[in-house]
Order: sequence, then structure tokens, then C-alpha cells
Amino acid sequence: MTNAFDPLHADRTVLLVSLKPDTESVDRLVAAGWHVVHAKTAQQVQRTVERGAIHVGLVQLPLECSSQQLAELESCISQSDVAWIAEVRPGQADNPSVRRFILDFCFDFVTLPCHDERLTILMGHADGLWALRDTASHDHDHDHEKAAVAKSTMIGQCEAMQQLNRGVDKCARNEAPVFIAGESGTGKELTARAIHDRSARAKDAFVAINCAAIPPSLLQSELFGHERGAFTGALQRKIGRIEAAAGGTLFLDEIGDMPHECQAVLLRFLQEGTIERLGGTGPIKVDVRIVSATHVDLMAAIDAGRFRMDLYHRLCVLRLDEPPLRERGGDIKLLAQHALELYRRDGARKIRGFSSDAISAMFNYSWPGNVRELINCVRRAVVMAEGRFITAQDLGLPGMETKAGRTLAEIRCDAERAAVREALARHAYSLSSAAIELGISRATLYRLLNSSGLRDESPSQRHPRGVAECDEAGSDPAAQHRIEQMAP
Ligand SMILES: Nc1ncnc2c1ncn2[C@@H]1O[C@H](COP(=O)(O)OP(=O)(O)OP(=O)(O)O)[C@@H](O)[C@H]1O
Repeated sequence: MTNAFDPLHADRTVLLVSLKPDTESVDRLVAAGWHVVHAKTAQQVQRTVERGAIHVGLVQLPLECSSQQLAELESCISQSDVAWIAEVRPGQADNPSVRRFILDFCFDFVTLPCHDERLTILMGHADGLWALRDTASHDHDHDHEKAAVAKSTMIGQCEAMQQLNRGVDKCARNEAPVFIAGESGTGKELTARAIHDRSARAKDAFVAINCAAIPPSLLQSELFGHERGAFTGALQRKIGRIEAAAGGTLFLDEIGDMPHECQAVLLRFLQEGTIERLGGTGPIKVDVRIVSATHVDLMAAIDAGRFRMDLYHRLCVLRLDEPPLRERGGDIKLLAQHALELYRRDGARKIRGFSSDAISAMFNYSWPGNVRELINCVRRAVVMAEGRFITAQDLGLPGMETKAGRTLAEIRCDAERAAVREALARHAYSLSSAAIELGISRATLYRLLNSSGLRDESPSQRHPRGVAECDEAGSDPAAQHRIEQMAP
């Protein structure tokens, strides 16, 4: 046993997070060859993890585990890339907050008393898996390939997405033009690609053009191409997008924004199956399948005279509707996990998932920008997150502060912290008087100060009078020999 952390021990070091270490478990780990390092605060955990490659941790939940203590333990362990094993008392896992803590932040858990080898086997298992994960994360080439495939995968299991998927299969077996309606960012282009990929045309080109992104004066030549000298600046022949998609699929995105004169030429192509390049001398037959989409209400555009009814009927032989993200239920979580897989590597830390407050914040948000907004939001959170789990705060969704997303434990913890802070200020930082006013013992107030971080937070002149180092592990000198104590 040493009193200083030794990185050479890192392979068999377990980081013990506990307010009062349970010496039996420590003895068992030491006997099995583990080096045990003890930490009580988030800062101590952070420092220890940064000083050596610690892979596994044991977090011991106190007998009467208050929500405040749970929140403190949560902030300790959520900041590190360590596989945590929770040690709980019988019946403790029946408490929903404890269950959530284990599910969100821990690799596994053991229930005391743990007389057999379960704990050490679990430690070895967690350590082994950590090493596997680490090796896997170096496998860049394969991952890049997988990421490219993943980007074109349509994720979704809700009823509306299953229906859409069946619709894609039907459209893929047919040659008729398909019109895809849906709000911006719902995945219309992805659906158009899926139709192409599942069709007999898959081996030929899929060409997409955004009709709203090209100036009206250029759209016609972009679609149909032009001959050399067709207009000033046409220095050479240009093949249009329709010809470029020959044998394959042409995806006309934002068709609702197509200028009127272009609509007429497109209609002719749909009727006759031929195009004429600008400045060209005759029609050219082109075999291309048309899929179009728009986020605008085409019926309203037709009523307003902005879109031709006859063109609409030509384009909309088959129709698919993309459901907005807010109506996809559990798919929100699936898509968030998919986005995390895509951008996991962008973060400084290895993110393991989403905390439960992040999940409920995502379910409570209306996602006006749909899947695109969700993907960007997760991507940003991966970069900004400081812990191993993306929290609601990392997501930064509008309106989150006032809506659900904070657990009851967090709300209680904040209320307790505020009450303690105010009582101390009223009593000139006299612990005894503040404890009397709050109706708690001095010892409980000590504990609250430690667990709420108020002791670390106060500038020196505000330090409560009489606050001493509350090193509960110190009450067992034998334990001090077996466990390395982190300096506060
Ligand atoms: N079901 C899905 N599974 C996985 N990714 C999806 C899904 N739907 C959309 N995406 C992703 O969301 C982003 C936006 O999708 P896409 O461009 O297809 O939407 P859109 O409806 O065509 O948008 P716009 O109306 O702005 O043109 C893309 O990155 C796409 O890969």
C-alpha cells in the first residue's frame, strides 16, 4: 500500500468514491491485488483520473442515501471515463433515484453483503471491457467506412416511420414519379436516396438539385444543359442534371420554389421523355426517374398561382409523407444515439450516452428543425460536454430552463444549497447558529457544506467559522493504511 498515487499501478487501480469507505470491500480488493485510491469530491476524482489511466471505479452509496448525496456522487463519477460499479445496500436499488443513478452512470452494481468473489470478478470484467473499448476506438479506417454508411441509414421504428419504409419499398419497385412532402429537415432527401438505392436503378446515378438554391435565370440551363454559344458566357457545351441522371434518379428538391418558365419546360420533359439543351438543335431522349420534394404547401402555391396544377399531377403520381420529428416518439432517442455514434469522436472525452435529464429534455422539445436540428444539437453537445454523459444543459435546448429536464433530486439539492447559504449569511457564518435555525445538527450541516460544494465555493473571508476538515475515513486508522486518501 502506498500513500501516493503511482501511475505504474494504473492497470490494477480502482478509484473508490465514498463518503465513508466500506473497509470490507477495500480489504477484498486489496487481497485480490487491486491498488485502491479514495476520492470524496468531484475535483478529487477529476485529478486522480487525469494523473493516471484509471479504468475502473467503485462508488459506495451511503446507507441513508439522500438525493443530495446522490447528486454529489453523480457529479463525481459523471466527469470521468471510468467503468463504475455501484455498491448498494439491500433494497436500495428499489429507490427510483438510485436505479436511475445506476442505469445512467454505472457499468454494473453489487448488493452488500458481498461475501464471495463477485466484486473482484466484476472489477476484472469492467477492466477487460474498458481495454476492449479502448482498442476498438483506435480502429479508425473501419469506423470511417461505417460512418459513411451510417449517414445514409434511415433510422426509425415508430409506426409512422415503419409506414414510410413500406412506402419506400413500394415506390422502389415502381417507375412512376414520387412526390415527398414534409417539413424541413425531416429526411426527404434521405428518403429519395433510399428509393433510388432500393430500386433497379441503384447502379446508376442519383442526382440531386435544390431548385431554391439556384438563381432562376440559371436553373433551366442547370437542368437541361446548353450548347456552346447558346448565350453570352456559354463557352462550351454543358450537360444538364437531367442528362447526368440518365438511367438513374433525379431528385428535385424544393420543387415548390421552381420559377414558372422552368415549370413549363419540366412539364414537357415529363410528358415526352425528351429534353432539349439550350441552343440545341433537337430533342434528346433521356430515361430518368423523377423524385421531387418540398416543404411548402403545394396546394396553397397552386391556389396562389405560383405552381402549375398540371405539373403537380405529373410529379405526384406516388406520394410519401415524412412525419415531423415531434411525432416520432421513442425515435427521438434512437436518432440522438445515432447522431452520437456519428460524431462521438469530435469530443475531447469519450461520451458514453445521454443522462436521463437530457433524454427528457429531448422528448419535451418540439424540434421545429426536425432531424437536422437534432443531429446538429447532439453534435454540438458532444463538443461542449464536460462529462461522460451528455446532459440537458449540454444540449442547450430553448426553453429548457423552464420546462422539465431537471430531476427532483437536482431541484431538492439546489433548494438545500440555497437554504444553507442564506442561513450562514444571516448568522455571520457561525455554524452552530445556522444549524439551529435550519433545525439540523452541526454534523449534518458539515456534511451539507461538503456535499453541496459550498465549502469550496466560498471565498476565504466567507468561510464558515469552525468548518474543519471532515475526513470521515480518518476515523478508521486501519482503513487509512489500506486506502490512499486524495488531498482535498
Ligand atoms: N430517419 C433518419 N435517420 C437518420 N438520419 C436522418 C433521418 N432523417 C433525416 N436524417 C438526417 O437529417 C438531415 C436532414 O435530412 P434531409 O436533408 O434528408 O432532410 P430534408 O427534409 O430533405 O430537408 P430540407 O427540407 O431542408 O431539404 C440529414 O443529415 C439526414 O441524414
